[in-house]
Amino acid sequence: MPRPCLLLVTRSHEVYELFCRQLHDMFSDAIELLDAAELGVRVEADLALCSYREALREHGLPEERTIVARRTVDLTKVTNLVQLPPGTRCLVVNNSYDTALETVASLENLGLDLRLYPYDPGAPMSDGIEVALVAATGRAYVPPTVDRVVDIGLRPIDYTTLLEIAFRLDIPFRNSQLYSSTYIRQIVQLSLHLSESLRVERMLNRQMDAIFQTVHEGLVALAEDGRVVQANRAAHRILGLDPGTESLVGRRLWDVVPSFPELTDIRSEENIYAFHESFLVISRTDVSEGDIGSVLAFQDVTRLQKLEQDFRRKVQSKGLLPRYSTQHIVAHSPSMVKVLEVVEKIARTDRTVLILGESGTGKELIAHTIHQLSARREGPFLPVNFAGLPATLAESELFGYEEGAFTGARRGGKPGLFELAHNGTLFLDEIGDAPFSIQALLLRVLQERQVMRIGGDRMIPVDVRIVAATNRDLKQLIREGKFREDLYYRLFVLPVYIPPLRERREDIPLLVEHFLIRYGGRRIRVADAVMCRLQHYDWPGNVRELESVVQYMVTVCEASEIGEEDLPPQFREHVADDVDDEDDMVDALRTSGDLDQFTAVLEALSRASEIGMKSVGRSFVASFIQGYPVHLSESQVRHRMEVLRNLGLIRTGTRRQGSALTEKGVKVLEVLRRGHTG
Ligand SMILES: Nc1ncnc2c1ncn2[C@@H]1O[C@H](COP(=O)(O)OP(=O)(O)OP(=O)(O)O)[C@@H](O)[C@H]1O
Repeated sequence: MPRPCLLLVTRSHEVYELFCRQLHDMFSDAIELLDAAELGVRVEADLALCSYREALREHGLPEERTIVARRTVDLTKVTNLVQLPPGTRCLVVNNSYDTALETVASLENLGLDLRLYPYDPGAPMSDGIEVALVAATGRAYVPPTVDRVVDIGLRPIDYTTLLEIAFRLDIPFRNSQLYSSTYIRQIVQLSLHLSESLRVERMLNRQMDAIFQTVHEGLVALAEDGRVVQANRAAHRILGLDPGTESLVGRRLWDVVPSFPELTDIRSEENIYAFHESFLVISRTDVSEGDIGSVLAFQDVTRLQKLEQDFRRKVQSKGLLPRYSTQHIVAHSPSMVKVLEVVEKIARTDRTVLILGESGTGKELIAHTIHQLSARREGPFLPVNFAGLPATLAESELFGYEEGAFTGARRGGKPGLFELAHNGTLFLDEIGDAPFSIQALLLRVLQERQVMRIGGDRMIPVDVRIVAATNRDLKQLIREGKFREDLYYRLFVLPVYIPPLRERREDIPLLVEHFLIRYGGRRIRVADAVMCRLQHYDWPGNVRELESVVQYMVTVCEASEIGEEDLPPQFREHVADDVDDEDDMVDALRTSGDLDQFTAVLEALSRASEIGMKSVGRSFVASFIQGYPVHLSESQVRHRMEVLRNLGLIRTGTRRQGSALTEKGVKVLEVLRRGHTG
């Protein structure tokens, strides 16, 4: 019995081969298959099967004996498609636009969440398309602007077409079972694959959720309309909401928390915003992922501050930062014991303190002790030293600035010391040297307890205790118009006066001991003769000078006991025990020149050592003298200094580092001062 003939009209050999395979699987050899590409369309056949609709018209095929194959998608390739993110814009590429349209229809039948655009080489291209879906054979038609190509395979004949062929050619449907089981196997595999991806996705989701929920930062994902898509537990906690009963999800953030800063005010870099009684550091990231328009991340400033403080404490306990506490203060003399008693009382209040005392007497140490003994001890202690600090720098240090406030302003701006010292203590050292313009700003903060960053437009409330210190005579500075009287009265609330070391010599042996342990360990001791010299020295640089003297001696001493040879240079010149010696010196000076001029030079050197300068050059002396009623040129200064050097009242370093007063010089200066006052 002759077999029925089926003419296959396809556009490519690959499709022809696919059809042959499918028809063979279904009908075995019950049908004779003829290739139109080889034999032409006029060949004798019982039925024609076209892979595309236009074939009817192109080849003038008789409709009653032609079937246009309905085609489906290659299930083995569907897994490639489910991996595309939902909503992906895909170009469905074919060399025929109609076929591309049909492919779109059959892909849409699968119910995938993709946005599909039919395309043939002549068609215009829509923007923003990242993926092309195409059979491996059609790659050449993909426009070059699309980077990613996904193989969707060739489209096989669908089951209903196969049934129609069987019906039209009147042949038994022998392998239908086999065929459908292959089909079912493909489906099962696909669903297995899908459920595996689903399992992985669920696990990833759970992991992401765990991370999202455990971070300490509040995270809120917002839709374009301000509705909350996701919010973690931290966000609820920070905003004071119960995530169980007051969940933000699905509601407009500002409906639930009206006081939350407006979205338009929140920038991408972190910024501080007032929120209820506290402050939040908030940043915003714009995304367009699904229905999320932006993500807000925020933290409570107090938490950040606590972290910072814990860190500081840790660093301090490792000895990386100087750490003061009461036990480090040596106070044996009645005057220092009294100071500490006052300090303890003062620390319990929260009021402004002004510490007065010469340079190096321990003002910063006392300021820190006040902080440590106060209720603010858990908060920061931040020092700022006004000596030599230019006004502009002082202003940006104290008040901070907003991004772009001036050229060179750091990105994201910078908080000032007042903000950083929130809940703690700000130590204003050498307040007498604060530039006049800064004094006005300080006064305002003290009155209003708020600061505004440079270039900023809002006031930031700060809770800071001020401890100020100076070695200058503020009253005198007020008379000279260099210090604001109103600021003086704001600061002069609780004054603490620290006497100079020469007025509390009882503390010297204990301080020496204290610094010996700090710099030399316990093993080294000081010869009695040395201790005697130290106790009789005048300490123009106070405790700081004593500290460096001990450091010096510990460094140069090679024995187990520090001897006189280990004393630093200021002790070297042998001072005659004779008390009249100083008067002789004054006489010697009187015969060598003008006593006022010598006094001015000695004063300059004394002042230099008071402010911690170990030695100074002629130009310093010359400029210092300008404030005196004497006039000396630099060469005259050199002359006077030579005389003083020859008399052993000043000494000059070996490599011309400058000059400093000797012990003898200090004494002679005292005599000269007495002579002048009385
Ligand atoms: N009573 C003391 N006991 C122990 N150490 C002290 C004492 N007084 C001062 N010191 C130490 O002496 C050094 C100088 O002290 P500090 O810096 O507090 O002085 P200051 O008066 O603030 O100086 P300046 O006016 O120059 O800023 C520090 O190392 C400090 O620890």
